[in-house]
Amino acid sequence: MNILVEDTIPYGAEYFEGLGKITRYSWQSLQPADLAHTDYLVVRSTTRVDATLLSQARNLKLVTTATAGTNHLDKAALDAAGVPWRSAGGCNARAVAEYVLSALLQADDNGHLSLPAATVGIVGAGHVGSALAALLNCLGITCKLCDPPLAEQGDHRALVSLQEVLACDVISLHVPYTTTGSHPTYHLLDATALAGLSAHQCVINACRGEVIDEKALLTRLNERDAPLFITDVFWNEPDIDMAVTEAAWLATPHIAGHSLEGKTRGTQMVYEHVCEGLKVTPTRTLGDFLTPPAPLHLRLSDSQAERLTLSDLKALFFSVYDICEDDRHFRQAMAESNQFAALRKAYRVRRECDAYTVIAPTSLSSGIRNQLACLGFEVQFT
Ligand SMILES: NC(=O)c1ccc[n+]([C@@H]2O[C@H](COP(=O)([O-])OP(=O)(O)OC[C@H]3O[C@@H](n4cnc5c(N)ncnc54)[C@H](O)[C@@H]3O)[C@@H](O)[C@H]2O)c1
Ligand SMILES: O=C(O)[C@H](O)[C@H](O)COP(=O)(O)O
Repeated sequence: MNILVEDTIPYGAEYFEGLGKITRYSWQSLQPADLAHTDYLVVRSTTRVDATLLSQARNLKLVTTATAGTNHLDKAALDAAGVPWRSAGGCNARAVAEYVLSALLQADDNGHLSLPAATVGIVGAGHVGSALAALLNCLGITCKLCDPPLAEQGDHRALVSLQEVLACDVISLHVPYTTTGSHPTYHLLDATALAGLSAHQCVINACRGEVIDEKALLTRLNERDAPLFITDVFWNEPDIDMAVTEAAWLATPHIAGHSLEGKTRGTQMVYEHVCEGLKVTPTRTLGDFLTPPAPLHLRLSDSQAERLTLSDLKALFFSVYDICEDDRHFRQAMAESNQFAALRKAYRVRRECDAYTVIAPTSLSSGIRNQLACLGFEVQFT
């Protein structure tokens, strides 16, 4: 079996070893001829799989992507070639949720909003939207979820309209990029929607750049009463318009989902897809590759309080993930070299809350203990 695995896939060689002849390819180099004898193709979102790439594939049994998004897969071309495809939905949901929480905590810290009083509107209540709502619920932050496709399928949650979400203090976008179907997301936030927002609101885009009309966004962000804008994604990546970064309060190079756990879960899922195709029982797990990071020592202003104070929460959470570090590095690196794709490939190691053990004083209240557990931390006492 010939298995072609993109070199951006962490532990790709280790996971697939023994399943066949494994070839790692650079996302920039894949050519139609490379697929002539390939049985399984394993990609991430930087490899576009279209009719041209598939034109010489004779034996291809599956294309699987270690990402949640699938807009880099031309489904019509895959269907026409009779090649099934799969994706790793949910692998990085927690990473994106932590990215958004870090953004919100920073917005509060910098006086842009009062997080405890804010209502967060979440567009797209799938893996990421649900993980974000769960994280915010741990902190008692009010959320509203909008997801017309799920509403039509009878989702049991109280889903609201896009109009209702657009009236929230924060609007966080977590939809796939689609241009067809009953609820296409291309330019979901268009000039009209953007015009309706005020300077007291904050828009976060950690899904796909194409979901916002970027031209209209740039005009709106340069107006006096513009909403605060935080973005991880851009139209036309990797050739992005740096004017968007300049107009955004925080900007990062499409790394919201790039925690070590998020990316490795993606590898785990594509490995399982290939095993299923080969009718082989998967034997490898995340624990074979990931070791726990050094524990965090919890310093609290009041360990007996029933809930973490906002400043204690910020200190703890920023030691796990501080979006401002990524924003600073992105702006500096783009000014020096303008290498968006290379910057993403070389992204630092970032861990999720549930990788960490928190060392806490024995006097810790049960309320804070529960809150830490809800955030995903393992708690140990000194
Ligand atoms: N920045 C990153 O690193 C990063 C990481 C993960 C995912 N993403 C992006 O976020 C998207 C969502 O990820 P996910 O794992 O939650 O996917 P998902 O498929 O689990 O959830 C997406 C949800 O959006 C809903 N939706 C579709 N069209 C909609 C519309 N017009 N209005 C409101 N809701 C709509 C769907 O019904 C679904 O429930 C991905 O497709 C990907 O493009 C980005
Ligand atoms: O769709 C996803 O899962 C994310 O956007 C993911 O972070 C994309 O990562 P990439 O494959 O571009 O490294």
